[in-house]
Amino acid sequence: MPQRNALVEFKDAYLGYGSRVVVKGLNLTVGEGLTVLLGPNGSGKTTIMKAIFGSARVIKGWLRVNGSVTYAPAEVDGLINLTVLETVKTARRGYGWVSDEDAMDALMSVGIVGISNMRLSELSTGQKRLTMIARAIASNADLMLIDEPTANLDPGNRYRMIKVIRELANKHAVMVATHDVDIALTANQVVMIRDGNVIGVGEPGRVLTEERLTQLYGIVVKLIKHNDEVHVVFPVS
Ligand SMILES: Nc1ncnc2c1ncn2[C@@H]1O[C@H](COP(=O)(O)OP(=O)(O)OP(=O)(O)O)[C@@H](O)[C@H]1O
Repeated sequence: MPQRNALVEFKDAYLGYGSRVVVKGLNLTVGEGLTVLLGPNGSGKTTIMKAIFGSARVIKGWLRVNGSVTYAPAEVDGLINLTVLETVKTARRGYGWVSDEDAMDALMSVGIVGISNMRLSELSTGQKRLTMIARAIASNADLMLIDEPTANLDPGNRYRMIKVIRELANKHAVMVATHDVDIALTANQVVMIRDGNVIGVGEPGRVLTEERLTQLYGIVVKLIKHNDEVHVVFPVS
């Protein structure tokens, strides 16, 4: 039975490329708030997002997408000669394009107004990532798919990015693929995926256990509580 307000529903979906199955038997409903895909390299996180915006195949089962979708990729390639402002303005906003004002607001929300006239080719990896997230914000889409938002960010920008994502998720549906367990701890829904199979889905307090994280990454993972906040540690010895 389809859920009300569901933006995305996968039902027993097998996802992949050509005839190659990458994600197997996925059952997932994405609504408002923050959904985090957590899993090792190559586990199928990006493939789930690509299926939603139509660049990976639903080989079996079904997928329903209800609303506008934007995608902030982990890597930028084709846009490299544009300035930051021009890049943000390549986003669609509803049936139109993004205005200068919307673009500047989006740049402000991720703290990069100061580099709006620089070309992407002149930016650091972290600055490029912030630009692509500003582009997603400017689109004001119903569902924002964001791939690895905190990779390559310094601790200050990483902290600000987690706050930006949390704030976005108060107004939109946001799906994030990440290796950053701290983002998963702030999610409304976490999907733990290993080798294309979901091994846990639900609220972080319920699914993010030391046992499951250890199973997910194949190393010992500990959760510690400090001032009522849970933190993840990967003990070296
Ligand atoms: N265009 C493609 N054609 C064929 N196989 C692909 C394609 N893109 C990705 N794959 C394969 O799908 C599998 C899952 O890749 P995916 O990018 O979804 O993983 P991920 O969980 O996002 O990984 P990471 O954390 O490293 O970004 C990998 O084995 C990869 O080789």
